[in-house]
Amino acid sequence: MYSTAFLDLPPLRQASGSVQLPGSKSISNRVLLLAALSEGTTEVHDLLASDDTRVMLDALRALGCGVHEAGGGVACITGLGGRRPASPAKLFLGNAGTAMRPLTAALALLGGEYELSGIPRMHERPIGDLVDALRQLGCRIDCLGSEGYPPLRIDHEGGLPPLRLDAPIRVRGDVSSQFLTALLLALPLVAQEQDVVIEVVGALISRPYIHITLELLARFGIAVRHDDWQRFVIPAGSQYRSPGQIHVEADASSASYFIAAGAMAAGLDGQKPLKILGVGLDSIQGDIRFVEAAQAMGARVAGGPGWLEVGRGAWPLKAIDLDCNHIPDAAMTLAVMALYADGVTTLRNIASWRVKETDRIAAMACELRKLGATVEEGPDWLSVAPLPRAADWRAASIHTYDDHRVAMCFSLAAFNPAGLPVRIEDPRCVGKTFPDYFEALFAVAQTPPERIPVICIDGPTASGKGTVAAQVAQQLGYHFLDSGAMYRTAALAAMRAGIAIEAQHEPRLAELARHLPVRFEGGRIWLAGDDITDAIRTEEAGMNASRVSALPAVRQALVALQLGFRRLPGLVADGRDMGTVIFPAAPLKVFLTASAAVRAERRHKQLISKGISATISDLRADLEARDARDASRSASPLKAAEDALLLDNSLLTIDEAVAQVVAWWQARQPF
Ligand SMILES: Nc1ncnc2c1ncn2[C@@H]1O[C@H](COP(=O)(O)OP(=O)(O)O)[C@@H](O)[C@H]1O
Ligand SMILES: Nc1ccn([C@@H]2O[C@H](COP(=O)(O)OP(=O)(O)O)[C@@H](O)[C@H]2O)c(=O)n1
Repeated sequence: MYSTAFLDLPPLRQASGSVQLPGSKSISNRVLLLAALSEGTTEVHDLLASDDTRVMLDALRALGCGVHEAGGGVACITGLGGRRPASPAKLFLGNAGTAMRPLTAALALLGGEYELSGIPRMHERPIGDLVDALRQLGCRIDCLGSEGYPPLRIDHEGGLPPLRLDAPIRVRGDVSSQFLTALLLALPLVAQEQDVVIEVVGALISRPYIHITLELLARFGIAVRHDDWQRFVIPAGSQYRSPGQIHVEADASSASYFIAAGAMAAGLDGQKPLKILGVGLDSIQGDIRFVEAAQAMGARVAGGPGWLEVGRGAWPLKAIDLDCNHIPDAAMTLAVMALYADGVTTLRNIASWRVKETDRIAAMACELRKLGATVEEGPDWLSVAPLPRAADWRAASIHTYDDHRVAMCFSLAAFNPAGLPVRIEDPRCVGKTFPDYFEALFAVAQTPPERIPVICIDGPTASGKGTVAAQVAQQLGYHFLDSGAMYRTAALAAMRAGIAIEAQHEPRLAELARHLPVRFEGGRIWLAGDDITDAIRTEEAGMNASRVSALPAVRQALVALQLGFRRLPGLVADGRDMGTVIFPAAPLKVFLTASAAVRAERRHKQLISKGISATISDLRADLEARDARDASRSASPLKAAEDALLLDNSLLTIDEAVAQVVAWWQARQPF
């Protein structure tokens, strides 16, 4: 997951390969609650690991359920099975509507004393209709802030009050179907002696989500009947029965971004279409019908159980005018696809967007306009005019409103024909449903290497290149290439193979370097099966690296390995010749220096802190010798590229040096 302040997506051109989607949030949290209400242990597979499931798991733990996270997306939940939950309890539910609503209903029907709260946005999301329905039954629930909004307090300290179950429970269905879902999930708790009937007031929106709820209730032994989605009957004698094991389907809404990417950029130039795994045409989720909308816009889609394949069909995409009531979440993706269409696209019946993580109609309109689009909005509709010519597009910094779907659907603007990057602010918000969304996108999206930004930081030894480069990479979410580590590794491999580092052995050393079995993984460096991270950091290894790096054939042998680090979304490369030889067209080159005295002192501190003894005068002599060799060698000598910016950081702190490089980078961005 990217936890950077923003993530710049370079312009993307194609999509291919396959992507495995994470489990559905709606299904994950429903399954967790049902397992928590059942007797016995339920093994939940393919559970989504996200902010919303995290708060649900924490809440279940606090309520006294057994929660064992076995790793690999498996959680074992031992349910209450008729026991009273731990009380009193305070539950923090973040911004997870799928936890707040059903837990409110279940706890109101179980007795005890609870406070349920969330982040500030959760306290702006209405829950009054559910609270009213529960109050009708006789439950005592207070809104602690504004009436009709969380935080809530359930006050059944003295036990559950007598419930009025004879009359049908009436709940509005036209604001959010989550209220009805909450009641359907919880009311079997009290459907013992008699049937419990729920009547929906007003037209039911997001019916597909109710379909998921009913399917999952059936998996847990509760057979709800309904008359045309307006009247639901939970039969007397209902009892939650754990299915033992249950698999969570991948999120069909998450599939929409890849279906869109496929429709826009897959199957081109004879390439195969984009394959999407984890959800297929047999899905129980309503958002799978996004496939039909994408097809209407021109996508070529094939699929089967648990898989889809998508490629570009019509291009430009075809504009549509669609009632989106059946695909409320995935429909946001259509709003961005509309930028690539042949006319104005109108999305209707999307009033529920206004009460989601943010006011999504307003948010989408505002951010689409930043890209250059002409957008109109109404209380429950949005219409988007396309950007047919490259010149119509603008580079934009997309505000994401702590809304995962805004972040994910705007990533699709990176396929723009103008070759403009797109900045996604607060990319971490995708953690709600798809923590590794951007990683998944980068694994299937392609772009010519020259479009992937590289920041080069070259300079003499101990100037702080590695330290600064690694931190710049971290701030921008970019990959990091420590090219010196490659020379150090090549030198170590030579020593281990018994090859002296001398010009006469140049062909053998180059051969060794060309096939170096080196892996960079999670901050560690492996040579074949050996962790050499520390072994290559000694001063001796540095000297040997300097010697082996003077051999032109060795340098040549390591070029391909270094170029391979230029991957989406970008790279920060540190070394001696990053800007002069390896990435000569890099958009930012920095030559980082510090005086020899300062560098010797820094290296001394660094070695002492690692428990390696050294004297400053020896170190200074060594580094000056290394500087001299690096600067005077014929192959790629150490020198600043002509277009490099010079940064002498003798008097700067690390943070100041990093801030300067990031500021230079930002100044060159179009946002
Ligand atoms: N601006 C700075 N001020 C103080 N110390 C620094 C600064 N930059 C780097 N250092 C320290 O100097 C040491 C050498 O830095 P390093 O990144 O290993 O250099 P290089 O990669 O150029 O050889 C590290 O211990 C680092 O923490
Ligand atoms: N791009 C690069 C990186 C390192 N090198 C060589 O590899 C040696 C070790 O690199 P490094 O960056 O790990 O070394 P330090 O700067 O940490 O001493 C340097 O002394 C250089 O001679 C190079 O020639 N070209």
